[in-house]
Amino acid sequence: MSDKLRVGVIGATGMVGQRFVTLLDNHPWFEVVLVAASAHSAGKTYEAAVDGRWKMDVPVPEAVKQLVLQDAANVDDIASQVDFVFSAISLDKADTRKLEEAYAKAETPVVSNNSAHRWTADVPMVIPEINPEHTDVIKYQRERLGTKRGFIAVKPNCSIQSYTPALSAWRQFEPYEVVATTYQAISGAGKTFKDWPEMVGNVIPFISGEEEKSEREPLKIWGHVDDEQKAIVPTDNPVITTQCIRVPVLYGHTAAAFVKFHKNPTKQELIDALENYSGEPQRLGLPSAPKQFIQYMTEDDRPQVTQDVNFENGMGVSIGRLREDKVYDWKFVGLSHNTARGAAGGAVLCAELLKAQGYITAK
Ligand SMILES: NC(=O)C1=CN([C@@H]2O[C@H](COP(=O)(O)OP(=O)(O)OC[C@H]3O[C@@H](n4cnc5c(N)ncnc54)[C@H](OP(=O)(O)O)[C@@H]3O)[C@@H](O)[C@H]2O)C=CC1
Ligand SMILES: N[C@@H](CC(=O)OP(=O)(O)O)C(=O)O
Repeated sequence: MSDKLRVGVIGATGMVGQRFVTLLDNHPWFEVVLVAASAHSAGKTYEAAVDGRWKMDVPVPEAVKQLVLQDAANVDDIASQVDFVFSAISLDKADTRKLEEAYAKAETPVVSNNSAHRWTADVPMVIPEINPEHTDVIKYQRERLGTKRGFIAVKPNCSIQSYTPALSAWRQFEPYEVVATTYQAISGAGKTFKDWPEMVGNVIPFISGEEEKSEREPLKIWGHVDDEQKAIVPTDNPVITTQCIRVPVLYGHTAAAFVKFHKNPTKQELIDALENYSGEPQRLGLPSAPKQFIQYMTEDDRPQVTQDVNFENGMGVSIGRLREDKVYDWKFVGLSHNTARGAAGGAVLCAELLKAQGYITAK
């Protein structure tokens, strides 16, 4: 029998769910033993349910083809078959919060892509290289939920991952004001060009709720666990303002950002800070960790989506065009893979961290 942890993927048929089952194929620590989605898909084999809507560029993994989809609402039944679940469901926020909490209360840890619990004060929102210590708050969440092993952890929004890693590497220089415009791929909306032909040759200057998330979520990531409040308290700086724009790209969110710093870093200091930035995933050698979290590209026309989005299997972030600015101190361009680092890959890395820290174990 395999000694891997038994994993359920909830929302397995969607864009992010498909990325999960693909990334978890032959994972050294985790094995997908169960897939679940809406009642509408329940009872079909995974292969049949994704027929005609498989969006990955590799085939459906053999190991999941014949798994029969469960109805995600059957929480106790599913919880009895797995050690933890990844959540990639698309439901309204209140229902998502309820469902994810039901799994946690059924003593089944949930690592979620969904934004529903990102602002629950005792739920850690983790980019493993940046704030691995936020998982300390899980003890308070378990106290509130009355669980021994169940809890919820989330990964943040995909677009922030094109500029937040650089700003994290530069925290020592005290950035205090940031302007970022993001150019976001259509897969962020769960779509391909086949599903969304209106996006061919088009730009849409609105993504519902995205600017609020892009401005707020980094502040929770840079916050701290407060033992009196039993919660994560966000920081209030730097102030971030954003515009989020949908562009005709399949995978890869790009950001053009401007930053003011209290300290006056040189260009070389900023580049060194990017290239030397690494964290727990690299120290622990987690299976999905990129060796180089952030690469700095010196060519004037990089990073480019078609050439750079898959840097470190889509788990690394590419930064370029760092230069002084007339109004702000420095400006730069960042690129990250929105469904790898920005969604399923980020959640898998988070689960690896949680296992290494002892929060996710075999039942
Ligand atoms: N796409 C991306 O890049 C990113 C997405 N996210 C978030 O991840 C989540 C999934 O996104 P995405 O994969 O794009 O969405 P999709 O619309 O492609 O997939 C949604 C999934 O949710 C399932 N689902 C729908 N209704 C229910 C229900 N009532 N009960 C159980 N399961 C249900 C669907 O199952 P069925 O097939 O049966 O309908 C499907 O598996 C969303 O919360 C999204 O905001 C986060 C970061 C990035
Ligand atoms: N809204 C993002 C994807 C997404 O689902 O974000 P979130 O995880 O914050 O809901 C996009 O369309 O590119």
